[in-house]
Amino acid sequence: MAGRDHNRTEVSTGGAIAALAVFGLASNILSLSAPLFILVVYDVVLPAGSTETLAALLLMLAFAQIVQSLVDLSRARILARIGARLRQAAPAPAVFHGRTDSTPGAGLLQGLLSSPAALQALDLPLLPIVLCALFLLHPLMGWLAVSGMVLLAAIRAAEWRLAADPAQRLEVLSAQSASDMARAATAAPFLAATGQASATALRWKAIDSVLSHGHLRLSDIGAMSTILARGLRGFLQSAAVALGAWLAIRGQLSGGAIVAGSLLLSRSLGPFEQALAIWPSACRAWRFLRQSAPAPTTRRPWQAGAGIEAQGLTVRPNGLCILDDISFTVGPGQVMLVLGRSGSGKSALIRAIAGAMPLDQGRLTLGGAAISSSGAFARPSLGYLPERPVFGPGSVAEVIAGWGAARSAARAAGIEGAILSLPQGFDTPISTAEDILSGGQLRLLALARALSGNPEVLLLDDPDPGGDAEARAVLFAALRAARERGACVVVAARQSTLLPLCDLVLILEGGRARAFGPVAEVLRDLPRHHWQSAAGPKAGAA
Ligand SMILES: Nc1ncnc2c1ncn2[C@@H]1O[C@H](COP(=O)(O)OP(=O)(O)OP(=O)(O)O)[C@@H](O)[C@H]1O
Repeated sequence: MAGRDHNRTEVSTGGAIAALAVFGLASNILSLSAPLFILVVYDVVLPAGSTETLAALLLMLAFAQIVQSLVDLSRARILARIGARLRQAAPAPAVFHGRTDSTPGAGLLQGLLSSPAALQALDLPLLPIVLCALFLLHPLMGWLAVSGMVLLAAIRAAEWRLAADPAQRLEVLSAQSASDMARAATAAPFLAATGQASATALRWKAIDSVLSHGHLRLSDIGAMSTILARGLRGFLQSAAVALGAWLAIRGQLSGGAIVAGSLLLSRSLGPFEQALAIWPSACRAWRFLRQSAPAPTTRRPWQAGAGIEAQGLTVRPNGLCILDDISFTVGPGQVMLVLGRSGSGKSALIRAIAGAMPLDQGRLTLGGAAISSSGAFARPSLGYLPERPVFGPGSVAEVIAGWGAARSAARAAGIEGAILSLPQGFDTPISTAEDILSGGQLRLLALARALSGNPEVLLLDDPDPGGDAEARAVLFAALRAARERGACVVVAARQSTLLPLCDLVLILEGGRARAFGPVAEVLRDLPRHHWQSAAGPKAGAA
């Protein structure tokens, strides 16, 4: 079905491009009516002194201009619709490690194709014909147009060179300012209370002042190039008339050809100049079109009997080794507890399995499917409770429902009642829910998201930080249920409270595996003081 829609979009876009080409040809032929009119008035009407011919010619010109306006309007509408269609066909934004792509590119593409400059630049393919006409009038006319184009291109090239660095710095700063504003908006109620409000305002003001200087510099560069180009165009137009007059004095050109030459020159420079103006945006849009690939949406089939297999997992963000050569296997229906002190690498390991942290070395397979080292996201269904709950945009129901229904997951995590008491229940925007729900309730919300759709892999990072008896009972029930339905579960914790529910234990120390195996074996082989110290002072409380 999606494939048929895609084909229909391609066919209709193809038809629209063909219509654009036909209308473009018609518009350019019709645009020759004005120079032709002047040529005939000077060379035929004036010598013959015929007012009837003049009136008939004027009527024909008016008709041609009306038709051309209608044709141009159709071209603008078709072009804008191609832009909208391309934007709709673009994949949803792919978000990887703080970078958001695709929507800005899709918006840029639509904005570009809807601009009057793009419409004028569309005539660029007909430039050789206009140039030929100028060379036919007189070779010097042709060369004047060519040298004008070279000078216009040189002005724009100088602008791009001068603006490249400031524009890049401005882009980085704008993104930083936007992210600061978003962070400040989230933390707004606490900024004054923690004494950060004035520091935040000062920081914003400092960035904004640099932004303002950057914009000023860019606008100076842009204005200089635009005014230079406009001046050059005006001069070239007059130069064409002067050249025509000089040629007419020497008897090499007629009076009408002088004006026709000047008009043809402006027709050749117009599309060229507009094409130069939109060139940087067109390059960015082209890069976007080449890069955008549909995000994987399908759930990978789980190979029966397979679990999680990790061999030599190594993670070195910025060259610093935080996970070193970790290997383990978790079968279906098994729960592995990752135990270690603060900073030993538990969260890093959970993130690496979840695909939220790229592997630098090692092999990881989930349900028989290898996860690529780039942290690629095509994989079996996976429930992940991060150490700090982070939610994407949407309503409570939308952020919970990952692979399955929101309501049953909320019930399994024991948070259904709290959600129903929110102003709009499951339809409450998550930003409102975050202001209302307690820290513990938000963790349960994140647990509900992890449990949604009964995932084949369940990764829980520090699911029991507070030791609240009710929350712990919910967690124990969820773990038992996951185990019974054959899920592979990995739980990271600083304490051994969950040990009685676990089949395997992996003890981490400074990013390395201190011990791994069935719980009973590890506890027997490892001297008690070792796993106690690895798990922190409360280890052994179970
Ligand atoms: N992206 C990163 N870049 C550099 N270092 C990192 C990165 N992520 C984690 N680390 C470092 O790796 C080490 C392990 O971090 P991790 O969050 O996995 O610890 P943890 O065992 O989960 O600790 P805790 O129990 O306190 O949550 C820490 O020293 C941390 O600073």
